[in-house]
Amino acid sequence: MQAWPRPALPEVPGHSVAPLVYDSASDALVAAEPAGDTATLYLCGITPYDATHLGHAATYLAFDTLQRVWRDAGYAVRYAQNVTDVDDPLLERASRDGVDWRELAASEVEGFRADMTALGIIPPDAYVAVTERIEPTAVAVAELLAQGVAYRVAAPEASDDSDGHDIYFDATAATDVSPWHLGQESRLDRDAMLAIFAERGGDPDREGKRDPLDPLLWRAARDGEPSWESPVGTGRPGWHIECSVIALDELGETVTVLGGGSDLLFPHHEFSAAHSSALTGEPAAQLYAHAGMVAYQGEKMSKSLGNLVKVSELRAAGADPRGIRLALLAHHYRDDWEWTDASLPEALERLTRWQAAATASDHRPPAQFATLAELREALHRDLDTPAALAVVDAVAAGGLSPELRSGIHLLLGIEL
Ligand SMILES: Nc1ncnc2c1ncn2[C@@H]1O[C@H](COS(=O)(=O)NC(=O)[C@@H](N)CS)[C@@H](O)[C@H]1O
Ligand SMILES: [Zn+2]
Repeated sequence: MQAWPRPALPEVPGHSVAPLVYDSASDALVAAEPAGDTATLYLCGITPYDATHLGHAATYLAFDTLQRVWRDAGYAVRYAQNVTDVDDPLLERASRDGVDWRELAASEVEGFRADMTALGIIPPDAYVAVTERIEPTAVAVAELLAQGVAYRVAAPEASDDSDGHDIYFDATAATDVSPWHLGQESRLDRDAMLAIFAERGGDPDREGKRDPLDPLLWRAARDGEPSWESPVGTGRPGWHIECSVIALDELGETVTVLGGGSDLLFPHHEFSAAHSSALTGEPAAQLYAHAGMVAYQGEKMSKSLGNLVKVSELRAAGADPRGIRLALLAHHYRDDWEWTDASLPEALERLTRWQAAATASDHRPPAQFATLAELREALHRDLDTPAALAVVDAVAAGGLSPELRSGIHLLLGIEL
């Protein structure tokens, strides 16, 4: 699938080192440092049934900052992102609005590309739709069945052209055959898992499952739902296995960072990691990184709630995308925070100050290498962009040298 245009990444004097990033699995800051000279990043992409909102943008921006630091540290980066272009919420929204689910997905992905381009977000090297990888996903499910870490559950309502069974992952059996165990990535206990499993696409009460927490790997065809012929019967993939397969296909075993918003910690990343580990015998990632949730009007911004502030709306209202970016960078990527009507004006005011400092012709400040080092140090410490913005604020009154401006451009994605 087509990604979007790559923003310019300027040369900057000096360099960063691999950043320390909070790892959900070890509950500690870990150096996001690849074994070789290429850092690999798998980021979960959108389920395209509504427009890109600031929550999505904040999460993709968090990992954009990570990539910018990696590049400034001299690493090559290979980045893969999926599009969940077939899934229950998408099918439900399409039928609610009486549109074809493929067209709905295509148009929302188009909007997402435009928003990511406007915000200067570096595109993935591999941008992969689930519907492009049905076959390899079904082959992975067949492998898990053969390994004895997956099992069939009768699905009476499945359509006649299916084999009448859904396929589930056996989390208990998987613990015995791979470096993964339940809770390894999310560090949640069973009660906490059961409490959120259902609200995030799980089906703890499904008849015939060995464990209520076992996740779906393959859904046998239902009348009226899209389905595909496959080695495991006619149907479609479960949610978590699609990200395991795309990450393995595009990035290989044990990616440097597996990332997404904190609402993916469990069940999605827990079980994506489980499936990858069961398939390879290796950990899915060196580090599992999660961005906090952006709220609006008191609730997490979410397509299902409809309390969205859309990037496209702010852009259509004439907001400078650099201002939107600064408004998001003003919050630490791991914090949960609330978008308010003051968020954008405050950021635009900061942009005006920085722009004035950058173009003030009456003085040409010295190269500000010390400030550039402070900027790098702030991002080294778990991508602390609020501290990074404060470093620039502190010197702006005296003007911003071309060297410092190149650092702001590469590391913060703000061209002045
Ligand atoms: N309010 C929010 N604040 C921050 N990040 C969010 C918010 N809502 C969603 N996200 C993040 O945005 C990304 C896309 O979310 S999504 O469109 O619901 N799609 C999915 O979660 C799946 N397609 C992942 S495979 C995910 O990383 C999700 O955690
Ligand atoms: Zn995912």
